[in-house]
Amino acid sequence: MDKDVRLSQDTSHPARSQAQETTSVSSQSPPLPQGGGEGGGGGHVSEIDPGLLPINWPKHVKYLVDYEYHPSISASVLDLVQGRRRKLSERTKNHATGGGLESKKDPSDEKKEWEEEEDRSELEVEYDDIPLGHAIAGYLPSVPLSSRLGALPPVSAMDLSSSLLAAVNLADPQPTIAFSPAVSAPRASLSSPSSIPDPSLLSSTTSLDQSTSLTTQQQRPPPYEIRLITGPPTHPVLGSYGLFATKNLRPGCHLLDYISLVVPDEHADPDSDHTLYLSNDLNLDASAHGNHGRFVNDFRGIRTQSQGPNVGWDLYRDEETGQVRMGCKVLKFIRKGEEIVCTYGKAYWKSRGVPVEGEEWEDGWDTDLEDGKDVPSDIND
Ligand SMILES: C[S@@+](CC[C@H](N)C(=O)[O-])C[C@H]1O[C@@H](n2cnc3c(N)ncnc32)[C@H](O)[C@@H]1O
Repeated sequence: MDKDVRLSQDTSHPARSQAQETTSVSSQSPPLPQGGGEGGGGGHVSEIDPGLLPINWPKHVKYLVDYEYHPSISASVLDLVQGRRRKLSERTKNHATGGGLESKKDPSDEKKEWEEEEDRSELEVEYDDIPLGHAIAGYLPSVPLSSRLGALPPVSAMDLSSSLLAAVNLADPQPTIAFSPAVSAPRASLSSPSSIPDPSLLSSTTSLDQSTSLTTQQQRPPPYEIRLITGPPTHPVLGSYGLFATKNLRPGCHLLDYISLVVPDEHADPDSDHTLYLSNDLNLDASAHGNHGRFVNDFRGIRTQSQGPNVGWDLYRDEETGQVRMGCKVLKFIRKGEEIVCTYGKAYWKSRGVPVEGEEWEDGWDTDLEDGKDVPSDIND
């Protein structure tokens, strides 16, 4: 499990305990602007006609689903991986022909050295040679735009990982995968802070899943939803948002991927509140472009130190596509209604002057992942 998740912005962290009272996110928001996209400009959403946005589509829902289902997202990740492969093969060629400075070292030795020196996983190293600039990391079903706007395609036609299916399978033996229609924003809003959901639009009592069903009646919601946290008063992020289980979840399930921009350190926004460490000098920043993953709070003040987080972030490779993604894995039995929380890491809190007890990663935190662990009696899948 990746223990070195770091997020970056100042925050207060009253160390308090236990909180689950919440209010679901609103669908009450002004209609989205129709039209007005740049179109064809090479941006991440330029090929999608903003005029196709459903009327009354809540602004925050647009924001959330937009990047999850944008066709360029997985391509970008693939580009990263391919970029690295290309560079490695160039090195190999140089080595073979005896040309260039790089040829003094065998590329596979070099790769090994990086891993040993920095104790980094092979998957982290995979990102080393991506071209600088922004790319998007994430995962999305690769279905044609037309089918996303019309009838739902059969599950088999969607590029969904089996682990996600497993998560959905928990509560439903014959699941229809949650599927949101493709929507888009004018390109300008993708690169401006205005694409961040306006908290004032996220304040009433309708859940995100209900609002997405405005246009996709057949869809099953994913096993989690974003909720506004209104209590109990001890909750450390009252008035802000969190991710909550809408079904009982078992340890070992892959819940979702962290979808965001991949940002090199030198381009990282120091004020971003939604940055996750990816590898070496790369960060996943979901402050402007992200999915549900950006709403996962730190467990401190919500669960005890010995309970720890109930999910963890870790890189994994999708065997089908070869993509490397940041996945969220369930560590504990999570009951329907429970908040889904991870650890941001001690460094995160230290940098904010918040004392944090215990180890970076406590021994008991992932023991529910062990084979043969009894299912708690109140979990009836
Ligand atoms: C990735 S966001 C989490 C989602 C956030 N609550 C929201 O509504 O956007 C990270 C920010 O949430 C807040 N946060 C998350 N967990 C917290 C905790 N246990 N105690 C205090 N603040 C927390 C901090 O402000 C942190 O910088």
